Amino acid sequence: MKTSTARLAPRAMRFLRRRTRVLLLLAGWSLLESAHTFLGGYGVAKALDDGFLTGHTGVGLAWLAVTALAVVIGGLAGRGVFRGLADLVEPLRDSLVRQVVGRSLTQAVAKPAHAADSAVVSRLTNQTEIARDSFAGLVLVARSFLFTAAGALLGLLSLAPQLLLIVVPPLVAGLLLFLATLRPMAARQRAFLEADEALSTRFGAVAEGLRDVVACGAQKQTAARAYGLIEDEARAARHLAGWAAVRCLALGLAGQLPILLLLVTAPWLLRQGITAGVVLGALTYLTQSLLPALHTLMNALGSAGTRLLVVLDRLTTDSGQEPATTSHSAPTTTHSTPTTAHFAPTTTPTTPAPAPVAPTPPNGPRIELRAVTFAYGPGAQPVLHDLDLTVQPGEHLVVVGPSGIGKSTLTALIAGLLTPGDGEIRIDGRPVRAPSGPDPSLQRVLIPQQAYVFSGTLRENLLYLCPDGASTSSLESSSEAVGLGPLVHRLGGFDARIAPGSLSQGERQLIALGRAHLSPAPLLLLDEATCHLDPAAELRAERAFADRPGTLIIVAHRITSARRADRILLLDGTRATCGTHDELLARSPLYRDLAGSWQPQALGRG
Ligand SMILES: Nc1ncnc2c1ncn2[C@@H]1O[C@H](COP(=O)(O)OP(=O)(O)OP(=O)(O)O)[C@@H](O)[C@H]1O
Repeated sequence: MKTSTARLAPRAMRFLRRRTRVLLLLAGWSLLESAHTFLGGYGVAKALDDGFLTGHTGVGLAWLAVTALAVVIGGLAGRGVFRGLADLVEPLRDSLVRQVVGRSLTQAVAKPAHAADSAVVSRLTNQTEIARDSFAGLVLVARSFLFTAAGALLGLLSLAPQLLLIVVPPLVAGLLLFLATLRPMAARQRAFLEADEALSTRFGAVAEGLRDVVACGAQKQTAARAYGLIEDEARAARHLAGWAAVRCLALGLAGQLPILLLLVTAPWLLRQGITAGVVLGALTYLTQSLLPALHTLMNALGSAGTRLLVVLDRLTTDSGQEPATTSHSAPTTTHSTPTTAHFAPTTTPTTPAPAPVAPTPPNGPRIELRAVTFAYGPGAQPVLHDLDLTVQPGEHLVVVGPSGIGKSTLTALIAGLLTPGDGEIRIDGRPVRAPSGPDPSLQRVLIPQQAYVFSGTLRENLLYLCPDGASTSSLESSSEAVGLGPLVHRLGGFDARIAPGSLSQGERQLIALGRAHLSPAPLLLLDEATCHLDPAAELRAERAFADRPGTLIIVAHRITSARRADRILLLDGTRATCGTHDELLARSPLYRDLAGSWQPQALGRG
């Protein structure tokens, strides 16, 4: 906070110095506006002393009319204030927009791989608007406080100088206390924003990877880490609340103690020859002008001021370099239990493991489905009905069927994302969702059609499912095998940071395929995971998976996938048929239909 304040202060001074004329105009209007503050207490005192208390009701009413007129003039002056404010605030917004656009263009030219920084949109819209609004609010409030305080103190002085003795000491003490809270409060506010950002980053990553989290049985670890971040945010909020309480104390000291003192010392003041009208006038200054102005100032400086500082810090920090406030979200966390590391995109080990841990699963598990029935709701038609299926260890099974027949449902059941209504699914003899079974993340990986890639380095993305990490040579060979090499090169190597929004669907699928290929899980489920690749790229990726030891279940996107499989499972409503490509062609009219409609896309036999 210290650094950003120190960095921003000279820029702010330069900005204001270049606008002296606007500032003077603003001060002029404010002075006129503050006349009503002065007349507010003075008019009331005069109305009482020279009018109502001496029986001159007309004089009293005339003074009140003067006070009311001052309010109207103050209102008109307010129009001038707002015009001056626009001349001050709009150039700030323009200058921020220019800076953000200039920097992101420079960055786009210098580092094409990082060109699509989606945060730029937020900086150009939301954040510049927050900066503009907060700045406008601060100028309004600070100006209003200064001129109100000046008007009220001048009024008190002209009513009776002794009044200043009662009002000024607590006012100054309260303001000093308030100023002393600003820096720690800003630091707490920043800590709170950071904790909040860390939590939303985490939730974003979890939401994107929810399917894998459940498939890997990592709910507990994921929840535990989220609870940790929630606790951090709650702690930051408690600290912030502590400082807010100190700020209340400052407000009480500066704004409310003078009122109390005035009331307590009223008998003494009256004995000094001060009239009741003057006491009432002083009370009017304190309750109608000073206290509200203080209240607004403290609230605005405490919230809008900190917000402005934080947003300006982000807007004026190079977008290529993470602002200090978000550095915590970099993937630097380490874990004592390696088995949990791969569940979180932000925590995958970034340094290569000393020894290559190439995916060398055994032959793969045996999958058995016995009389499996599944429906999406109690009254819904079952998607799968009484399905029996055995997939042998190391077998390469392709699932085909018309759209909406239940292929994804089947993979989700095998992955343990869904539970059958009837029947059971066993992997190597164990129920899929056995609570005390081996770590599911080490057993199976499901790659869905919508591949997810998170903000981080390519290495972190690829190692997401490798609890023990992997060497660079393993990364290279898996990337080469699935056809990811050119993309790795284009992005600038495994340690290049990637912005998911800048990748095409096919590129994301390639990264997800590389991640699955590197994983040590002996069972892979690819649910149309190559649908955004062209036939040649799909062929290459499928060959890589066919060469990888383990059991492989692929929901086919093209007929070529089916032709390459050991065996094909054809889902047809509530029936299911298994066989080789030629057997199904001979036996199943539906398969012939499917093969016919797929044929134009096929490249021929893999
Ligand atoms: N979450 C869900 N809630 C209710 N019904 C669902 C849900 N998910 C899928 N379905 C329905 O279940 C049936 C099977 O869907 P599924 O996605 O498994 O089919 P699919 O063969 O994979 O389809 P596609 O080839 O189009 O991806 C469809 O009728 C689908 O509308």
